[in-house]
Amino acid sequence: MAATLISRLGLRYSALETRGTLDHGRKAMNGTRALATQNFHVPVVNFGKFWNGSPQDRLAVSNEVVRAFKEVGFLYIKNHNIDQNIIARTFYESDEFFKLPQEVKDRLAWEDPRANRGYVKQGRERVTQSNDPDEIAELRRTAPDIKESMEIGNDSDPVWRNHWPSPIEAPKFTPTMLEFYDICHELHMDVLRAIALGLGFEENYFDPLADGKYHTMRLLNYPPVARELLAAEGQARAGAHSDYGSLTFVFQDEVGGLEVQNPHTENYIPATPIPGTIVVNVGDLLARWSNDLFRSTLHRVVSPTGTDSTGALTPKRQSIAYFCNPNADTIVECLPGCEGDGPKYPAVRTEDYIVGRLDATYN
Ligand SMILES: O=C(O)CCC(=O)C(=O)O
Ligand SMILES: [Fe+2]
Repeated sequence: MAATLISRLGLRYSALETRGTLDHGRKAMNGTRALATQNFHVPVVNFGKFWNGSPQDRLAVSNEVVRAFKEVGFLYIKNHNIDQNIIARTFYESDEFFKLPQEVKDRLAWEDPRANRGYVKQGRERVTQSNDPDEIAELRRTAPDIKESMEIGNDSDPVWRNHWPSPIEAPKFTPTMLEFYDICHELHMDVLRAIALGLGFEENYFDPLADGKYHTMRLLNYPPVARELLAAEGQARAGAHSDYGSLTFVFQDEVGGLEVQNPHTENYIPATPIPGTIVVNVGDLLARWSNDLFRSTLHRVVSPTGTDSTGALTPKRQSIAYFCNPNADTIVECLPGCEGDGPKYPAVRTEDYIVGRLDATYN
């Protein structure tokens, strides 16, 4: 199964780039650009040799990671070292949570961008590239994201508390999520180490800048929805957006629907679920840190196109998006060696940047 999917991903994706919307017209291309266009795909990076390979092997993996982030902004990580049973258990507990009565979930509601914790009911968030409050409000009204989510932050934060359901309502939810939160934090440290090596830094360059668990784990539930509704202009399970932080880990079930924009054509290609892998993408803050050497690529969640794509309703879809960040206090400014023609962005403190983006999205 996995092998079939991987070999399918090895196909030239240009043939699959059929889902771009009208406003995403194909642009003229030539030479290297045509090459970049035709070969644009989300690569699978085998992280196995990063864990226990020779220094040369580790550098080779690191170079692959850096190359993928420069060219695509997305990769699938294979041999990520996270136990599949733990992932399955976390998905199970997430599903159980979303099955709780609406009034129980509403009691845990997300309230404040500085906290960024709690339950976000359908229609509350509309992810978009816009930062115009009126435009976002209008999008939320006319084409809301068709999803609900639960945001979980560092449980040891001295100020902000997570919004946990009671152990009677959801007996295993809290310990399961806490375990997964920490596991993903460790993976983030390791991918940052690969980035450091791939950029020619000392391996632990980012460690003191990102060891504070300033991350948000988002459980996502996309309910079944009429395909006709999803086909409407501008409507999606999650609208086109980039993420805000350093890296995002996307764990997805088998349903599919996540799509990644090819920046050369502005068309979208599917990030088809590959069993045993995690989708990893660069967020705006890491792109900014690298002075846009890395891409923070637009993506969205649309109607799945797999085998079960004929019914009037799409199947429900579950995913977990783990949004990683540098430490709240880390000042993000052009990394050494990434200057090019000069830094494009002023320095920014991580928490100020993230809270500013969340504030524009929700309020
Ligand atoms: O559900 C997914 O596959 C991706 C979700 C996503 O991109 C997000 O929440 O930022
Ligand atoms: Fe995203």
